[in-house]
Amino acid sequence: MVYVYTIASGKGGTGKTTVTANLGPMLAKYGKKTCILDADVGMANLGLILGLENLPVTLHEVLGGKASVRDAIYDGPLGVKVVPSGLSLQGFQNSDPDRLRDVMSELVGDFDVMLIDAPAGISRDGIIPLTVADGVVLVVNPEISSIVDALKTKILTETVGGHIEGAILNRVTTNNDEFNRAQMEKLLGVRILGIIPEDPNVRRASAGRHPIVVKYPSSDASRAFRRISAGIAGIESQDDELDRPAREGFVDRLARTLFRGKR
Ligand SMILES: Nc1ncnc2c1ncn2[C@@H]1O[C@H](COP(=O)(O)OP(=O)(O)OP(=O)(O)O)[C@@H](O)[C@H]1O
Repeated sequence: MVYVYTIASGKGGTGKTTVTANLGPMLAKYGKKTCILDADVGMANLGLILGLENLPVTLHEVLGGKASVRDAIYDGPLGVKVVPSGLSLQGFQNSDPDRLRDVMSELVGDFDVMLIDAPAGISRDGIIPLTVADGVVLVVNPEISSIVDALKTKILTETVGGHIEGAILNRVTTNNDEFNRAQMEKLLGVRILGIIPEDPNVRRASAGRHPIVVKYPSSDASRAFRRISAGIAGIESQDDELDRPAREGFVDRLARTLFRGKR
């Protein structure tokens, strides 16, 4: 039985594509039949960072009713299957986001896990991926705007009948020592599935059209991606936790401001 995760955030640029492009290959390596799908049809770059370019058929043609999704599935790293979106504005304009439901029902029998890279924001093409998922994973950066947007996305997901699986904290630096897992769980009201450090190798790997777990497997971010993937795959991780020390401060103050009188 397939389990569909939608990787979402609210705010743009938090690392949804990076998370999708790294968890997907690792889940495949850990024995799960995995497909990753770029539903960010307006600003697609999943294919780009996986080295899949100039493709004859993409999700654009599928959502435009011109092709079957089976013709838009490509081989990615470590055995993951990839359904990229195209880069053209025309293709985006011709895409009907409602067709995503049909795409999903066509693929459910073929995979154990599907990861959908969702667009930022609350447009129609952003909301549908929240409704087709079994679980939505929020990708959050340790900064106020990202946390607030993640909370909005959580509320939106629940409003449309979706389920929040948890959150991944991305781009955590040693300067974020005012933040820790327990405080973030309390603030967001969701389980933290993992913490990924700020790591310059992420960008370096993407520039070379590879996920970091393939290009720099011993980097800190790769260890974090393996831990999270192992958790999802239900296997024991060989990688250490990259958590940060607990300290009272900014997150508690923010929680008080956001939930004044409600907690
Ligand atoms: N852990 C990290 N360390 C360093 N850089 C990172 C990390 N995660 C993501 N980045 C960089 O941040 C930028 C945005 O990441 P990404 O494209 O994955 O975000 P996104 O949420 O998918 O963006 P969009 O909303 O535009 O689709 C990229 O340049 C990526 O290389």
